[in-house]
Amino acid sequence: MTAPSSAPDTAVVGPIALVRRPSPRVADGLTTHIERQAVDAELAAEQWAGYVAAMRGTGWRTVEVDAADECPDGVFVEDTVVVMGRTAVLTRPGAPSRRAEVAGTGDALRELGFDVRELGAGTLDGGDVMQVGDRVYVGRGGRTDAAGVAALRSAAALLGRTVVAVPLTRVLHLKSAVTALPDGTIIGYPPIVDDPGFFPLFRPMPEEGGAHVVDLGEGRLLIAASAPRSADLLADLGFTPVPVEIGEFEKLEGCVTCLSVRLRTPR
Ligand SMILES: NC(=O)NCCC[C@H](N)C(=O)O
Repeated sequence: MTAPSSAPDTAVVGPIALVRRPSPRVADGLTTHIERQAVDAELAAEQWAGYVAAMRGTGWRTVEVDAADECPDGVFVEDTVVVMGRTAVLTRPGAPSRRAEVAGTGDALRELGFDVRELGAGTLDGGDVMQVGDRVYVGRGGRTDAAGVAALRSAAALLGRTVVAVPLTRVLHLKSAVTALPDGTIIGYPPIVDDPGFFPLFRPMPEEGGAHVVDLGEGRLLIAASAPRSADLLADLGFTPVPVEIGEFEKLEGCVTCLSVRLRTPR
């Protein structure tokens, strides 16, 4: 694990986020649901630095997982783990080319004192997992299979959490379609949500990039700069949007959630 970006990391007690810098091969990242477009690796590195700066600017300490230069999609660190309290379940990504990304995440989390476990069966991407209180929604789609859902369900049950499987056919990951506001409202872009009826409170957003926010605390929401109308809508609801430019990652079906893993205070 690379040295933390600020204070010494003796214990995980505050807002800390794992990040992983983009590989020089980021332009070779996977695309599944969208047409491949040229990705500028240098611009991607700049945008990643801007993303990290936005997190740090709102009080988060970022800890870098060791770089995985041989993995084009390594920057999408969210997909390698599901963190529930002090327990970190390492995933088995649905795309075989991404499996080498997982070990480094495990090393970083062990060093931070987490109880690191293996998924044990099936495939699952962290981007398919949306936690809202004790409910853990899991997208059952292209990357996460039934055995992966079942394995996460067993791990979550030990921690008093319930897994709800959600069908996903129109987009890469569940959190490409929907994310949660701090008040538990689920926001999403309707053309890519299979069935909004799965969520107790659903608010449609006007742009695809507006379906994704990262809760930074104190009402602040990290959101892609590609979704200005959604940012306005969130501001109108009393939240504070924090826009970041992530266009090079959007070309690879990435969004704001997938570039970090927030580590919460143990519950
Ligand atoms: N959680 C996420 O939304 N991850 C984005 C992963 C994008 C990457 N190009 C992939 O296809 O795996």
